[in-house]
Amino acid sequence: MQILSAEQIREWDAYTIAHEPVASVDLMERAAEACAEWIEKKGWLHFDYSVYCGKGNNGGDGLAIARMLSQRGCKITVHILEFGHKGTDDFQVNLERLHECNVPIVFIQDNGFHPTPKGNIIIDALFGSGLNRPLEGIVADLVDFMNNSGNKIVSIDIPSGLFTDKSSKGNTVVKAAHTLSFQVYKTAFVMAENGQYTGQIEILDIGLHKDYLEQHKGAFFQMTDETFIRSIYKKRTSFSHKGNFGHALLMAGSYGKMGAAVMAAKACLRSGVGLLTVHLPKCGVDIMQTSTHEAMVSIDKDEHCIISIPDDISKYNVIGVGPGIGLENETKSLLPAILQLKKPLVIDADALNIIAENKALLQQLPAQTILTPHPKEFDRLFGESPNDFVRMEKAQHAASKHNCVIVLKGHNTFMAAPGAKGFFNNTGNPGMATGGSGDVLTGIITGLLAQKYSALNAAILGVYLHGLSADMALQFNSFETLLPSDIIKYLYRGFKSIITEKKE
Ligand SMILES: NC(=O)C1=CN([C@@H]2O[C@H](COP(=O)(O)OP(=O)(O)OC[C@H]3O[C@@H](n4cnc5c(N)ncnc54)[C@H](O)[C@@H]3O)[C@@H](O)[C@H]2O)[C@@H](O)CC1
Ligand SMILES: Nc1ncnc2c1ncn2[C@@H]1O[C@H](COP(=O)(O)OP(=O)(O)O)[C@@H](O)[C@H]1O
Ligand SMILES: [K+]
Repeated sequence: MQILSAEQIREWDAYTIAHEPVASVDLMERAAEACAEWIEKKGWLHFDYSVYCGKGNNGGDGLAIARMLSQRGCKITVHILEFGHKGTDDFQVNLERLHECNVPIVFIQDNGFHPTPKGNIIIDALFGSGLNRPLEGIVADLVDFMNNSGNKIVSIDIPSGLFTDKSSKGNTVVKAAHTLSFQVYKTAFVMAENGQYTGQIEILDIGLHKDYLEQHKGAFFQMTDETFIRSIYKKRTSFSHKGNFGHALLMAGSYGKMGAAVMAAKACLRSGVGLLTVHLPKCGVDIMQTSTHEAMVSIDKDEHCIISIPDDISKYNVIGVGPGIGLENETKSLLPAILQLKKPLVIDADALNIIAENKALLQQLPAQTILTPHPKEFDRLFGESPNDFVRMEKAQHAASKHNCVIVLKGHNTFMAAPGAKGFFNNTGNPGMATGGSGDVLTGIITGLLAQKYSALNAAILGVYLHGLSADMALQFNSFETLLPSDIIKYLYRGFKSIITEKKE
């Protein structure tokens, strides 16, 4: 699924109006009908509704939804923000239509807001993608009033006060339980800082013209959904042998952090790598050999941390470095040498922190290196960002500048690569917020890279499978009990769901 900006959505609406063709007010009718149907399917027709409308097209949606719910037998009160100016054409048409339904309308002109009866559902149709400045004055007071009412709020298209394409940090924004949005995701929905506002997001199909997306391919962020993932997954043939799937080298672990190496190794093996060697300090050998029988080990000369590169590096086709390596000076000194090997590379955790301390190393990354920072590691590498939008733009910029793939981890992990607009992931859950989940991801991506996925596809597929397997593990876990090892255990379910032919 694509993720569009407010401007792109406006263009797409206009394209549909011109090319379907369909009248703008009929498109609004479709949008409202989709919302009313969603409410009906939810079994919510026995509730009463307070519908809050601005006078733009978002408000127009609200009026049409009010009419449709009233026709379905719901008791409705409509509240319209009234500052004396006329509404948009489609708003005015819907106001006239609503008058015919005898729905009571309250005009809001000051702070004397009517209390919302307990149990009413609030429909928030104050502002949509046309928001052009933060809410203030009476409007901000109204939104505070709605948020504090204790009523469930359903926002239409986007919670009012939330900007589609830039940060709304510190602004007054509706806190919705559900957001009913049209056709595609909006950029605001994938930013962690907005998670508190959108609630559960439902994307409703309003039949916008498919040709628009075709004609502007490459201009949109992409949500890596199942269809997209299936298109990049490489099926194995019956005659495959281990030589087809690469020999990965993982450089991981230090005294007290050997678990990171074990988890990365197991995840790498469970992702289909042909052969795996783990380069470890001496203290980790027994741990690895007894816990992970399929992995070979290469033993560093140091007892506690890795300070050297294994012999005969030519046999490895990829390297994953970072999980649990620590920040000892000798390990730090090793990193430039690893970069100089010019192998396909995945860099995570302390290896990222070492680069952050010596940013000149960024210039030495082999082409198409994959970096997997969480936001703090990212900020150490590329400087602090005031909000998630700026951090994402920095990731795009850094990926182009250093010719690398950046996996900026989070709830909707963002992947940036040169020449691509960017990809957001939509699998995963808060059960993954336990130390070690990142090590598992490094193992998975390293395993896929060894199997000759391109760097970008290894990142996209790895992040998707990582989250999906964690989602599958929830069948027998709560968020609290889910462990990174469970992600590895359920990787087979993740893979199977991609491989299994979909029943239509
Ligand atoms: N044909 C279409 O274009 C469709 C549009 N739809 C709806 O239309 C919405 C966009 O409508 P509009 O472009 O009319 O925009 P909005 O309804 O979001 O509101 C824009 C109006 O609010 C004012 N405004 C913006 N920020 C303000 C602020 N902080 N305080 C006070 N006033 C402010 C603007 O000056 C403008 O008058 C979408 O979100 C969606 O709900 C849907 O009906 C689907 C079809
Ligand atoms: N709420 C969440 N939703 C989806 N994915 C999550 C969530 N919390 C954590 N994750 C994922 O778990 C991983 C955590 O990685 P990281 O922060 O490096 O942890 P660690 O270094 O402790 O292993 C990332 O891939 C991240 O995307
Ligand atoms: K809204």
